[in-house]
Amino acid sequence: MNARPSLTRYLVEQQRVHGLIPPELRLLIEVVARACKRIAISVNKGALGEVLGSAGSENVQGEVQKKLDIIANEVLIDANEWGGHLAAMASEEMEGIYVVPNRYPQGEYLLLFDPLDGSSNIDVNVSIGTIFSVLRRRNEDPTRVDPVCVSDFLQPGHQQVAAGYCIYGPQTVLVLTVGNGVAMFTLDREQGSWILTQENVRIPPDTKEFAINMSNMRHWDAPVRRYVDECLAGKEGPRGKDFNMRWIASMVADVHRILSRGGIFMYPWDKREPEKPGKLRLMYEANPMGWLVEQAGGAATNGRQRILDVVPTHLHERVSVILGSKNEVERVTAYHLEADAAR
Ligand SMILES: O=P(O)(O)OC[C@H]1O[C@](O)(COP(=O)(O)O)[C@@H](O)[C@@H]1O
Ligand SMILES: [Mg+2]
Ligand SMILES: [Mg+2]
Repeated sequence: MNARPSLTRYLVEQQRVHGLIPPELRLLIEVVARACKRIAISVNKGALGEVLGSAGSENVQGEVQKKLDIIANEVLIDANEWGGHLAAMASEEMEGIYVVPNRYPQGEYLLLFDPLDGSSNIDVNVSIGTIFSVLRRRNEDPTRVDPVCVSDFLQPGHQQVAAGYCIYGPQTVLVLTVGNGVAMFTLDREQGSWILTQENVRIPPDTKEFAINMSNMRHWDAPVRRYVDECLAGKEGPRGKDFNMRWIASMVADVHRILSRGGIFMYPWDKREPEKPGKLRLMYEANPMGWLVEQAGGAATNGRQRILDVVPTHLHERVSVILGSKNEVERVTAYHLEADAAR
């Protein structure tokens, strides 16, 4: 018998012992975890399952969809639509929201996901993932009967009730928060279950490792350049220490490294498309990752403001992202605020 608790037991404890989650939310998380297991099976099959390559279509963001983007999206919808816990879902891969059809029981939760994060890494066998976030439909008026709509989703990240990701890497690991720290569960393929392998995940406040796509350097704003220049100057520079750099191009994998050993991750606003606040999506990527990082003792800002306090105005809103080891994130944020003050 495995002495470590399973995801189910962990969730039951969060529900019964800590009173942190209602039973409906526990069951909803279990369904998402089951869907991730199915996605992991497709990912692992690779060329054998004919799941690699482009699907020949584009999503609402104008990005070419990979077959696995579509498969993962369908798996998440199929698994969740009849569970009875959800009112609607929203996905990076769908233009509008997916309201649970009324032939199925309705619930009060809203599920948001990036079904397949790191799509450019699918065909080269590098770690990819699924990111998810759960909100509750605000319903102050118990007599309200109007159908769920996009505005129900437009809540700031601090109102999330659960968030996590699953990384499909050398190990398949589900990382979760329900507001009581961060826990990691490794998929035991022989048993078919998620086993708790790390609890109370903590990100060290200082780091010597930064992650940013350096090819965009010429497009960055001055505060980001200043921070990275100082890192690159190493021992001889103002930071007085050498830094290391990593960029996997799967946010899931970069964040997983930061939760495992610290670091800072940046996908900042840049001059290529100045009207866009950033590349990453607020509600499918930045909010769930931001909450996980904060729950592990780190910080997450858009350079000026805590990400979890950004109030979305539309479903596919983008945001500049700086997250990870607290002291480094605070430094980059301070550089932005100093530059603003000097303007
Ligand atoms: O290729 P770039 O510009 O470095 O962007 C990499 C970033 O884009 C993303 O892949 C976006 O995610 P999707 O694959 O879900 O579109 C992030 O995971 C990653 O951090
Ligand atoms: Mg993504
Ligand atoms: Mg994606």
